[in-house]
Amino acid sequence: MNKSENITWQNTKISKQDRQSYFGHKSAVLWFTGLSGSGKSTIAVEVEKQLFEHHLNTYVLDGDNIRFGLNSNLGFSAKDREENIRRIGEVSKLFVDAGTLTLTAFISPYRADRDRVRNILGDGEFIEVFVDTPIEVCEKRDVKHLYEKARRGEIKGFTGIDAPYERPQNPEITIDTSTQSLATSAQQIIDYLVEHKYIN
Ligand SMILES: Nc1ncnc2c1ncn2[C@@H]1O[C@H](COP(=O)(O)OS(=O)(=O)O)[C@@H](OP(=O)(O)O)[C@H]1O
Ligand SMILES: Nc1ncnc2c1ncn2[C@@H]1O[C@H](COP(=O)(O)OP(=O)(O)O)[C@@H](O)[C@H]1O
Repeated sequence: MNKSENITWQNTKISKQDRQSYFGHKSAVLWFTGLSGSGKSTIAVEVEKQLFEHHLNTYVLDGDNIRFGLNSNLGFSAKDREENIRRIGEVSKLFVDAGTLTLTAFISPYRADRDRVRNILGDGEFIEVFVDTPIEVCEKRDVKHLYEKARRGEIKGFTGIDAPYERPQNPEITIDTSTQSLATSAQQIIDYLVEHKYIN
């Protein structure tokens, strides 16, 4: 529900195209989605590092980190996850407007929530990266011991255990970290960006 009234859009003198020309590359969101422990953050952070080393304007928005601040008032109900993704979608849009190659690492388990973000961005500005690592592998890694807690019933509504994960139907990029190395995954994303002329 939109509660804002009596507001007028303020135009600025610098356009997104001006900023992209200044930085020398296009801006877009690489939207990583997948189970906890699938490798979203690890790959996003690696790609950001490589882009930064090539002097590109880039930034990672990470689920855990954002929940410490901007979204600290949200939990993990379907409604709160929807609001989490809505806000990050809007933040991503601002980053894209600012000319940044933005990487987001959120489970974002609901297809409708992800598609809503796709729809508020322009053509080619939303690149869905499905980190399709089997749950057995994610659970075996259990970096944060959250699967263990979920199995013991200490966390309710844990994605993949007792909360749903809706697989993307047409992701731009699919990665399975149980069969490919971090270096290969990062290269796959860089190759995509070059091939589709986001970067040179
Ligand atoms: N119930 C439940 N389900 C899933 N994940 C949980 C839950 N409770 C806490 N965590 C931790 O929160 C991280 C996921 O936050 P996200 O903002 O990415 O989730 S969502 O997109 O809103 O679904 C997730 O981080 P990642 O492991 O990096 O995905 C977990 O560390
Ligand atoms: N090929 C791989 N690619 C990415 N991560 C891997 C790979 N193999 C093992 N891992 C490990 O899996 C874990 C993934 O955790 P993380 O990136 O935090 O996942 P997510 O952000 O999806 O929750 C990390 O501890 C990482 O070191």
